[in-house]
Amino acid sequence: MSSSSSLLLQLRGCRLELGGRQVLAPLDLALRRGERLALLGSNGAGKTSLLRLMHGLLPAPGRVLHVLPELGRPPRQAMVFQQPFFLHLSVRSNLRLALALARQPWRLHEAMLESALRRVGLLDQAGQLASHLSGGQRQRLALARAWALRPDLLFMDEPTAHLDPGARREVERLIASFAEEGMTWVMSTHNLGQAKRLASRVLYLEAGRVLADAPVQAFFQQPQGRAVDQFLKGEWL
Ligand SMILES: Nc1ncnc2c1ncn2[C@@H]1O[C@H](COP(=O)(O)OP(=O)(O)OP(=O)(O)O)[C@@H](O)[C@H]1O
Repeated sequence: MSSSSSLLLQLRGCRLELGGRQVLAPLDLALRRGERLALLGSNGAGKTSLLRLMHGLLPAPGRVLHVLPELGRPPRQAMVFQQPFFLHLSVRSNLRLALALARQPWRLHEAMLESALRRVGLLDQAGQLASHLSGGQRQRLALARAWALRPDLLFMDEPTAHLDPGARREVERLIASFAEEGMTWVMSTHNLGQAKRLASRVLYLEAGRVLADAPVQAFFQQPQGRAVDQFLKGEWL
């Protein structure tokens, strides 16, 4: 098997119950290196829960992170949340804190945060309060915070929700360029165009069940069953 198809993460019969009710029905999923997986589904379908479970933030017996043969270690992971949290500190201090929490050697912090800010086009804002950034800049800072740790596997929960078209395009460009660098990602989105533009594979959830899991072209061009077809036509009730 080539390194581009190395297995990174597997869910084997993973299910999730929260507050006494089933949020995710038992599911099997294999994620390979280089995949760009979009999670689609209506509100409450379970996309965020699945992302959190895949990232290891929710208990999931059956979740297996594979050692990458070429690296000799499991993939490094990071997650970008829909509404990223920053302290009332400068952009630079927020990043430095993230590096410290991730136990990065302090002598590398300055170089790491500078390259991360440059990577997302925020170097000029390094001294600004994070709370003074625009929505698009905050999302780019969240991506910088993740990218600084050089994750092999990045989880993103609706990273462009609430952004205007210009800011969305900038964030999309970054996400596309991360993939070109070899990063594997999983992203939830309500934006079908975004899934078409960025993803290589689409997984459709409804009420905690996977109803479709297909390469992006097949997902949008071939029938995927009545529920998915209705969702794609905007007729889902
Ligand atoms: N901590 C919790 N306790 C109980 N139920 C929860 C909890 N977190 C999520 N849920 C429920 O799990 C279901 C899936 O929620 P989830 O946020 O994963 O959906 P989603 O597809 O990401 O929705 P959206 O598109 O609105 O973000 C919902 O019915 C939600 O109410």
